[in-house]
Amino acid sequence: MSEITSSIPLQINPDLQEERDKASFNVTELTHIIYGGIEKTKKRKRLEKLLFSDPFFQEYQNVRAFGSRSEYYAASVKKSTKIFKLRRQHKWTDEEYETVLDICHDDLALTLHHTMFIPALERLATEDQKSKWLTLAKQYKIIGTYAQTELGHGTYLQGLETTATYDPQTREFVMNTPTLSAMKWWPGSLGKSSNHALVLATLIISGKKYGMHPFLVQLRSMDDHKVLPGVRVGDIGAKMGGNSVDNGYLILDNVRIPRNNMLMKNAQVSPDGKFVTRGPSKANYATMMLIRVQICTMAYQVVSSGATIGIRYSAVRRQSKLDPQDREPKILEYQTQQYKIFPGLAMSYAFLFASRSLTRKYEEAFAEIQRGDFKSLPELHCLSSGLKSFCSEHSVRQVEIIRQSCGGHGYLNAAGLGMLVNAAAPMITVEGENTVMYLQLARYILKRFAGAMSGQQLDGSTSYLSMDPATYVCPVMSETDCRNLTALCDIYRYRSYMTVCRVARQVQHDMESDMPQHVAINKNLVDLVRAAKAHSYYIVVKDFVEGVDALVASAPVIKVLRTLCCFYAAHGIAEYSGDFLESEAVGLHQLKWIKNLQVSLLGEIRPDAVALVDAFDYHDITLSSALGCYDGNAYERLFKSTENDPMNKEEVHPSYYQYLKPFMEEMNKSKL
Ligand SMILES: CCCCCCCCCC/C=C\CCCCCCCC(=O)SCCNC(=O)CCNC(=O)[C@H](O)C(C)(C)COP(=O)(O)OP(=O)(O)OC[C@H]1O[C@@H](n2cnc3c(N)ncnc32)[C@H](O)[C@@H]1OP(=O)(O)O
Ligand SMILES: Cc1cc2nc3c(=O)[nH]c(=O)nc-3n(C[C@H](O)[C@H](O)[C@H](O)COP(=O)(O)OP(=O)(O)OC[C@H]3O[C@@H](n4cnc5c(N)ncnc54)[C@H](O)[C@@H]3O)c2cc1C
Repeated sequence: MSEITSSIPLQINPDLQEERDKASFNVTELTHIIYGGIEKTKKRKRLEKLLFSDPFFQEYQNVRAFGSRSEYYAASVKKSTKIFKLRRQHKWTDEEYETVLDICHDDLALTLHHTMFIPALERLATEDQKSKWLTLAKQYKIIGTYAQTELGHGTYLQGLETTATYDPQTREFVMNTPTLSAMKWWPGSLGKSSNHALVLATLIISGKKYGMHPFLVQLRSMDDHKVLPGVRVGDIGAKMGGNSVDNGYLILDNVRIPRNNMLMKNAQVSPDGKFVTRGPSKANYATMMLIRVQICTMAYQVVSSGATIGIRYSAVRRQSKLDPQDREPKILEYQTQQYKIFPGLAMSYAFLFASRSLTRKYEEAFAEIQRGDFKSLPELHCLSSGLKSFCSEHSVRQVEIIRQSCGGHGYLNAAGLGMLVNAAAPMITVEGENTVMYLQLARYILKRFAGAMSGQQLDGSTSYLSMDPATYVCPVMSETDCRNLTALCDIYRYRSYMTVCRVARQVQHDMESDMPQHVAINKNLVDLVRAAKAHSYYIVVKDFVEGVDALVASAPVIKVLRTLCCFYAAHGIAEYSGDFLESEAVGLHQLKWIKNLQVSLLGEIRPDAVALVDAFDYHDITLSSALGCYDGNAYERLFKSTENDPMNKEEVHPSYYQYLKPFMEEMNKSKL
């Protein structure tokens, strides 16, 4: 009788325990740093316990893995409503609620209600409008979404075709979708969940267009959720990932809404049809900026959960031989495996510090904006556009590398990595497609560079553009200098300066050769994106270095973070060595030293790798991975996961009777 069972051992896999025993630092201390202090860690743990003591959350994993699209959506609606009810029951603060959403991560069907609808009302509505709709939205008496993108246009907001025409007779706006390409297409939670939508439409008064403005439109009856007259709405179909969310389409046919349903914080239409604006023309773009900032934090969560799965699995998976006399090693021993996974580990900490710094800047600027001071808006728009693109691009790419590093098992849904990659992939597209957002940053950098050239003193993230490049000497003079974080940061800064300088001069040269500006820009788009990427890389390295320098922590924690920071910076230089050489930020000698350092740091990180991912402290249900579970019993959990597979429900699958049996009978009867 076989002894193979699918029960999960109670003890931690000894291979993983061995890793934990040899950590050089206190994991709990680092966890507190990551979550912002001991109280916050405790609170998060309490919330996790409360949520996950409900068996629904375990069952939900099965529906997610094996349910149909419709079942998954339904379970996710249930999950959303459960969380909403718990919020009310326990009177969670906004911060506690955000923590719960982090714990439950990406796949709430009603996600847009809290990620965009409520923040948009907060940013775009007047106080009066807030007291009505924000209150209703926060109490879930209305469920809404943010409907901006259309079938024909997502990026180019000036191209949006949905119209809101003011009718002064009735004091209403008439909402219309004039063409096929004008239909709203993509908004999350629109297809089936929302009864209201914040529709971004071109305002028209007396035949004149006044740009894009937000209008609150009721879509479904509050009694029976039936679609209201003049509204056509539905789901846009299955996607690569995120299938619990009903991204939808919306067609409006002469739908009339009261004048007061235009959110009028930034611009007003008076009853007699007069248009007045307040603040800069891009004030209505405020919600997008918030989400761009949040995407940087999501990118941290994505890459850190990927690294957790990859490293824990690599510490329990044994394969092949290193020492012919010894047993098969953990795959984590292979330098190539470390080379695949440790960049994701270092990136996690880099993005933690970068997203923290960006969030702080956003909060400061938002407070200023609330007071009517918009001076930090351009800098923040460009910083958030660049970092949103950089963090999403790098995290998604890195998690896919980690998935590959887990061999065959990484390809199973039960590994959690494929789902993570597919769920995270849209970060590259949403809230501004990455290339387009990099170009927003590039445009800003070019202007600032031109300012510096004409003697302006720059401040903020681009202040280094006023440096004198003639004074640059590569600060790495010896192999030991390579470990100097400030020196590494200077190298990034100079690479960025030179990349910006080169493209700025090229654009200027092209324009001076009588090329129209738009032709000159398009001819240099690739280099403009390169410049934006170089600048973003510099900012991330700088935030990491400054973040570690400012930490108040024990010596072992600081030491391990400095090692990671050094590896992150050295790895980037080695990976993009062509750019660093071309810009003469490093010479061949320095590059060789930095590459040596990059590889030797793999060995230094190795003993702490498991502890460094343990510090992220992800709950097993949040990670949703048989390979990355805290106890390291990956094989048992993989086998256990097959129990829930509907394919294994019957010993003989119905398709046998329907197709295979008759086919076999036919084959057996055949004379050929
Ligand atoms: C264990 C844990 C596991 C965790 C797993 C987590 C998994 C997470 C997965 C998450 C996946 C997905 C996330 C889900 C959330 C989805 C929400 C998505 C919602 C949306 O996508 S909403 C739609 C967003 N749409 C956009 O972003 C459109 C992008 N386009 C634009 O923003 C603009 O069109 C533009 C490209 C910026 C151009 O604007 P415009 O045409 O108006 O340009 P102009 O040339 O007239 O003006 C440019 C001028 O304006 C300045 N400017 C532009 N934008 C702003 C701004 N926001 N603020 C301030 N200033 C702005 C610009 O700088 C120019 O200034 P200048 O003239 O140069 O001085
Ligand atoms: C999962 C998901 C959820 C979403 N949720 C919402 C939502 O809730 N609400 C909402 O309103 N929208 C939502 N969207 C839409 C999303 O915001 C848009 O898809 C996004 O802004 C990109 O726009 P696009 O699709 O028009 O891309 P396009 O602009 O068509 O991009 C296609 C290509 O064209 C290039 N390109 C376009 N313009 C330029 C340019 N000026 N310069 C150089 N290259 C250019 C891009 O780089 C890209 O390579 C969602 C999308 C997804 C995938």
